[in-house]
Parts: sequence; structure tokens; C-alpha cells
Amino acid sequence: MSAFALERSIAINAVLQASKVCQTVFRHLASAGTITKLDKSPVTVADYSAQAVINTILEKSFPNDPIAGEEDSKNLHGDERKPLRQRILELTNTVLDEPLDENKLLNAIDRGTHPGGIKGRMWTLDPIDGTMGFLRGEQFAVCLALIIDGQVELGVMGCPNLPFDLKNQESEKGCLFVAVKGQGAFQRKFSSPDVLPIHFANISSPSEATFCESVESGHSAHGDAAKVAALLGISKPPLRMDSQCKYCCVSRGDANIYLRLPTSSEYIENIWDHASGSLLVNEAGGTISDIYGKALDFSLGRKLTANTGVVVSHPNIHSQILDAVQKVIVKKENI
Ligand SMILES: Nc1ncnc2c1ncn2[C@@H]1O[C@H](COP(=O)(O)OS(=O)(=O)O)[C@@H](OP(=O)(O)O)[C@H]1O
Ligand SMILES: [Mg+2]
Ligand SMILES: [Mg+2]
Ligand SMILES: [Mg+2]
Repeated sequence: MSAFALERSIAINAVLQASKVCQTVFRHLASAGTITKLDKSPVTVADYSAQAVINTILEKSFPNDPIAGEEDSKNLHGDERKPLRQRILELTNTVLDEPLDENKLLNAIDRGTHPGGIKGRMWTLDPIDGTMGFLRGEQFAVCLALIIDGQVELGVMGCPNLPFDLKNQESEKGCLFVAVKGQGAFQRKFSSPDVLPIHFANISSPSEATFCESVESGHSAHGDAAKVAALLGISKPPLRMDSQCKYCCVSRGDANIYLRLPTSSEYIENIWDHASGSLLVNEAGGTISDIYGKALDFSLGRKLTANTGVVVSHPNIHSQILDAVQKVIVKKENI
């Protein structure tokens, strides 16, 4: 049996079940059941339920593995939040073999509070990445990764709204991406277990590239990305897409570059926003670094405290892109 075969199959099932919950929520209640977290970001019943589902499934097979997940139950306590709790519980129980009660639900969500770090095995989970995309009915992703001693070993991403063939909007939506270190990168449809290998598109000059970036300009500096594109002679418009689906799209050749350039907010990225995507990129033949060319360091806790921004591309053009990024950022820093 290949390395991490059990983890791979459990993680795929967990991500597919959580994706089902998200699809149900979107069909039935759209933006109802959304609350705003302390940092002003949105969280929905689907984020909580997806985290409860995945944490419960992981605990069954790997009871000793800690989980660093985005959500926690602190906004779900008290009488006022009872209806929200009930809705999350109902949703969660639609996909689990053994139903949870309210207490077990909150405990399952809070299995995600691990502080991260360099030692041993842990999972990192973003139950919905691109919550804003989810609320708009656009792209979002359920992202799960296994990290051992700070190295990402397995990544699984479920993208319920992503067409299997991006150029053909009629093509079936619902793609799952999986990568195990040293075993390659693959995609499959939600509807079939058959996996197909994926690769970065070959490219020899950055000027031919299509780059992708966040929809939200508060998450990635669109103006700076446009300057980088101009320096590189890129004429094609950017592919703006929510969530870690961007990692999936560059890894299967829909676009060639992913730029996540720092905004003025001094934001530090979370490990669950990049762990599965970074392994997918490496296994699909791409290169990933921060804007200074440093590898992403997943060993420092829940955040990528040693890194600034993210740059992803084919290895043939990575250093040219970093040069352009640094010209734009350093110029700005010196103003
Ligand atoms: N200020 C700032 N800068 C950079 N990144 C931020 C910022 N604020 C939030 N986030 C994180 O962005 C995650 C969403 O990813 P994207 O930006 O790729 O998607 S989107 O276009 O916003 O939908 C989003 O993940 P989710 O909360 O899981 O949706 C956040 O972790
Ligand atoms: Mg969030
Ligand atoms: Mg996220
Ligand atoms: Mg999230």
C-alpha cells in the first residue's frame, strides 16, 4: 500500500461529505445563517457544519491527531444562538453515520483549536475557504491537509462550484483535488472516484501568462499585481477567483501564475489557507514561495509568521516573477 493511503481515503471522504453540506446550505438558505466574526469576516452555518463533519470523521480514524481548523464554537453559545446551533446540528447530522447532539457538535468544532507547531502529526482545516465567494454563489473550497513535523504530506481540496473544464461552462461542476508528497497531483469529479493526473501548463516566457488573484482587493493588492503584470509584459486580463480554487486552477493549467501580494493591512496568512494548495502546486510541477522567494513555513503555529504574500508559477518563470514583484514592492516601500 502506498504511503498515507488510509489518510488519503479518509480525507477525501471527509471533504466530500463537508462539500455536500455546503451545497445543501447554498441551495436552501444562501446568506441567512451568517454571522460576523470579531475580525469582521463572515462565517456561515456551512463553515461550522463542514468543520464539525470533518473533525468528527477524522477523530474516528485518527483519534490522536490534533487539528488546527479555522472555526471555533465561541460564537455559538447561549440562548440567543440556539436556533443557529440547531440548524448547524441538523445539517451536520445529514451526512454523519452516527448523529451528534449539541454538546458533541460544539466539541467536534472545538477539536480544531490546536495551536500548530513543528512537532508531530496534525491536520489543518479550512472548512470553507472563500466564504465571501460561497455567499456570492461563486468559487469556494473545502481544504484539508496533513502536516508532519512542519511538512505538508497530504492535501485534499473540494471545489463544489468549479467546472471540471474551466473553458467549458457547461462542464460538470464539483471537482476534488488530491496530492500526497512524492505521489503527484490529481483531480476527479465529485461524481466519480476516477482520478486524473494534473500538471502545470508549460510556459517559457511570463509575457504569455495568465495570472490569477483574489476577487477581494482587501486580500491581495490588485494595483500592485497590475504593475507586476505590466513589468512582465503580460497582456491577458487577470483571472479573478475566490478561494484556494486558484491553487487548483494553476495546478491543472487553467492559468500560469497566482499572485497574492500583501495589502497595507499587515495581514499574516493562516496555514489552512495555503497548506493543501502548496502541496498541490509542488506535486503538479509548480513552484511556490512568498514574495521574497522564501518557502512557506508551516511549522510556526497557526499562521505563516515567517512569510509575506504568495507567488506561484511554473519553475521556468518563477525567478522573473519574483524580480518583478520585488521591483514593485520595494519601490512602494521606498516612497
Ligand atoms: N486582509 C486579508 N489579506 C489576505 N487574506 C485575507 C485577509 N482577510 C482574510 N483573508 C483570507 O482570505 C481568504 C479567502 O481567500 P481569497 O482572498 O483567495 O478569496 S476571496 O477572493 O476573498 O474569496 C479567507 O479565508 P476564509 O475566511 O476561509 O474565506 C481569509 O483567511
Ligand atoms: Mg473565514
Ligand atoms: Mg480561508
Ligand atoms: Mg474559511
